Amino acid sequence: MALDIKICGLKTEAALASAIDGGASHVGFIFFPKSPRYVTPQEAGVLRARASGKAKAVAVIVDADDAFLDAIVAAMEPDMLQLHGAESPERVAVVKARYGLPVMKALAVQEAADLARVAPYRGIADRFLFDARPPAGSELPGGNGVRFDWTILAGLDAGVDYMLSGGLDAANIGDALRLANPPGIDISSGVESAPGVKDAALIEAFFKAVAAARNDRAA
Ligand SMILES: O=C(O)c1ccccc1NCC(=O)[C@H](O)[C@H](O)COP(=O)(O)O
Repeated sequence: MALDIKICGLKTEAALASAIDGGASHVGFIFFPKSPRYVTPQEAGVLRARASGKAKAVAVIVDADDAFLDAIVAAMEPDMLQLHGAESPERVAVVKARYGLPVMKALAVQEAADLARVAPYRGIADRFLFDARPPAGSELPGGNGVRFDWTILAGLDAGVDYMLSGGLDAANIGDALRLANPPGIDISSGVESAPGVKDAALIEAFFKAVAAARNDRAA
């Protein structure tokens, strides 16, 4: 089975090159001003041009209004929108129709009951991103480097397309793939040397760990 791999929170050409060289299927750009990974629509536009034809460019947005979304879509021309706030199913539908782009809805998971939040978005969101619930006091809805109990995803309907996210790194990705067998994975903090600072060696180590885990499973 193919595995999508998204490296999120890219800010520099060097980090983007590491992600693409490693085999990322998706690269993510953060439009949340409080994030150490924040980029302007114009900066993201320059980076996404380098990714064209190599990886899908994902704009990560938190409860943005139409004016900000218009600016992001115009300057960056993303392949996909990741809505990482409290966007309702109705808002997801409006955003999807307004831009004609696929939408990935991020949902926080802490306990099995959280999976009930998937149903209202089915048939509207093209994909889900299951992330850990932010720690108390965090200003960031994502990118916190915190994991959740991946076995919860065993309760998910088999038809739900998603990326597994939250606290992944080279050391734990093997367990994550074995326990959840997700169609896609997403990582940010686990390939950083400091918040917002991507590290080429950590990116390379992550891809190697993914490949090793997949080879073990195929053997
Ligand atoms: O990464 C951020 O700073 C961020 C800020 C606001 C909304 C979403 C954000 N990240 C979204 C992602 O897709 C991250 O890759 C995901 O939350 C996993 O992050 P991590 O646990 O650090 O690997």
